[in-house]
Amino acid sequence: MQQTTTAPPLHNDQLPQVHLPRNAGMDLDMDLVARVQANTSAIERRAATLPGRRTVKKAYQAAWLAKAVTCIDLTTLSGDDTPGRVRRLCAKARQPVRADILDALGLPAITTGAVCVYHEMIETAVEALEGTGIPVAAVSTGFPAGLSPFHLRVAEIEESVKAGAAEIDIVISRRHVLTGDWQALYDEMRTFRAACGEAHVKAILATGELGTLRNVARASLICMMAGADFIKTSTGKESVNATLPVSLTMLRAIRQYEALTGFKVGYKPAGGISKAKDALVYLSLMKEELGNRWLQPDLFRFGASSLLGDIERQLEHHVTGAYSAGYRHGIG
Ligand SMILES: O=C[C@H](O)COP(=O)(O)O
Repeated sequence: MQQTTTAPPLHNDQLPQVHLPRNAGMDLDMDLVARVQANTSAIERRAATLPGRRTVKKAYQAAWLAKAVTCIDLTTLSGDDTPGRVRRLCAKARQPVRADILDALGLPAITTGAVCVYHEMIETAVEALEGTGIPVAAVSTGFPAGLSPFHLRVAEIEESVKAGAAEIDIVISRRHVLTGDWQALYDEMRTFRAACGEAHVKAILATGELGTLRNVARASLICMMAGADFIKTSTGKESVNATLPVSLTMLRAIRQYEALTGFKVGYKPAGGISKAKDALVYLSLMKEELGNRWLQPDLFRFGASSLLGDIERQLEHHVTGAYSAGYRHGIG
């Protein structure tokens, strides 16, 4: 893989743009599904060496970290979410990094890619983000298990779109994958896609519950065929969430789908991504596997509730040369 010694500059025109043509989807091609392979050992070997092959050089890390911030779906998905917490989260989304730190680093003002909440918090988030262009994403379809009655899962999508969500993160029925019922998975995703209307749809595969990388590859392909605009690893609630082997598998499915159809489908690793250095590894992976186009927030997002805090601390460190007292003591 080609080594890069310069990081792309962060321009204002690289800030969130979510109004791409939607993935139109295609008919379910069972021959294609049958041909899906996942060479587990090769994928795992490559994933194991990725952190060591980061293309990011120290001098450019701040720009890459700011880039990562623009790709975060800043998330709160807790049973004790309140309008107050969501408003505070939206304030962070509007100004995720202190202006003086960005100034010192010569970086432009940035926002996060989106804010991601449960249905009940959509209206609060839409109001708090008014005029910013930051979209509200809602998790849906009986998130996280996706086991509520099908008509209610479809109705939930419609309600969330009506409430103002511009992006809908649906969860697939894992049992369709585990029983090899690819037609059922395709039909489910097709119905969810239709219910989203103009809203973008991210298909959460819950890869930690799919058993094998081949299942991950097949489920990725089928969700894209059925019109998913993004494929997303996890809800953040499974016992295993985003991993590098799963990411490689999904990214190669995205590459294959683009080669087949010309449609660029986005990728969202989610769950347990909380360190700045992990964000850099993911950005490197996107650049290496899919190219610079997939470093933009309309094609790449981190689903993360605590990643921003660590990136802020790292950026502060780049400017001041020191971590805050809270960070040094593990409480920042
Ligand atoms: O989709 C986003 C995930 O639920 C966030 O997971 P996290 O809280 O582990 O960052």
